[in-house]
Amino acid sequence: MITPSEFIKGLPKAELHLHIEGTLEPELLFELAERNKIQLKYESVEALKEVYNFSNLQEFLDLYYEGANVLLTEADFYDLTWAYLLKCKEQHVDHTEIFFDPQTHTDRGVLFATVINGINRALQDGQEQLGISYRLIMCFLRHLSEASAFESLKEALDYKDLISGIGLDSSEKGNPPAKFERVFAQARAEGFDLVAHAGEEGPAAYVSDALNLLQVKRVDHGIASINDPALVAELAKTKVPLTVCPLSNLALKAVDRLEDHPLKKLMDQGVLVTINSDDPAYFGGYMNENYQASAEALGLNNMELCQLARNSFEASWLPEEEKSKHIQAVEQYCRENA
Ligand SMILES: Nc1ncnc2[nH]cnc12
Ligand SMILES: [Zn+2]
Repeated sequence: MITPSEFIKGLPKAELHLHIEGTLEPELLFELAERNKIQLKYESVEALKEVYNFSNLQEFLDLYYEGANVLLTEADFYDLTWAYLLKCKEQHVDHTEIFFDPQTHTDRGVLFATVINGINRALQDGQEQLGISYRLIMCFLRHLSEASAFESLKEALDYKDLISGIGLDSSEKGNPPAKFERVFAQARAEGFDLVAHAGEEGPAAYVSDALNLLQVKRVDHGIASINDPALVAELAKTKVPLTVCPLSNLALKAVDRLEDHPLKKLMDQGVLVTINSDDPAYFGGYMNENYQASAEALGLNNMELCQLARNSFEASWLPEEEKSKHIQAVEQYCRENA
């Protein structure tokens, strides 16, 4: 019999909700600060780690944007992405769909091209050398204006071959989906697939608005849906996936205890939920730690973990044929080990 953690480690998985800037480990943050001659407020890696203690989303975001200041060159974005891909390899994440936030960087004078070329080169190397397939999703920062999002979209048009989708992240409360209805409509007209963070700290109504006004194909987080039975029924019927991030929700106090997390309730009501890591360098765990903590807190058995892994490929943007190959691999692994 293999242990639960060995079972999770070997389980083939896809990650669908991951901010590449949120994979910046304190050690790499210090290394890049030194390389770029940036003076940090913190004396040591340990001193920085001590402030990774958040009461809500905004407290985290303030540190996350501060951390991103060390990212300046194409090599920095490459190294950041490559370090994440090595983690994917170690954790049997065979496919990843990652977010990047260009406005965080272009607002500091870093070129859009620098950001995307560094990330993309690492993703290509990861596909060739590690066998990890990928999609890239560009997010608008919702605390910024609609005009700024339109500018970002304009820059993205030169890189349409590299960007699969458009998303929406950052401070949710007070920045409802409606603020971005027009820019999402343009992104849709340009042929991008659409996702949005909704119902992380905001209400279930933001999830409905993301579906109806933005016409997203997946909802990131979406946990507030549990408060609206009609919405849960609709999600179950339409199979619009929720990319759930349990350790993130715990770290940002969206739930008081992991035992209270609605993941299993949503799953039991037929919603296509997936487990993801969001900003693993800040929240204490990558994919396997998220699976493990959820299994322990919610009493998920191996068959339920297999369902979550199947869901992750089902909800991905891989072509149908690729999807079914991965799903078959999950099923074979589960037949042999569950
Ligand atoms: N959990 C999160 N919610 C909203 N925006 C984010 N940007 C990075 N992580 C985020
Ligand atoms: Zn997120």
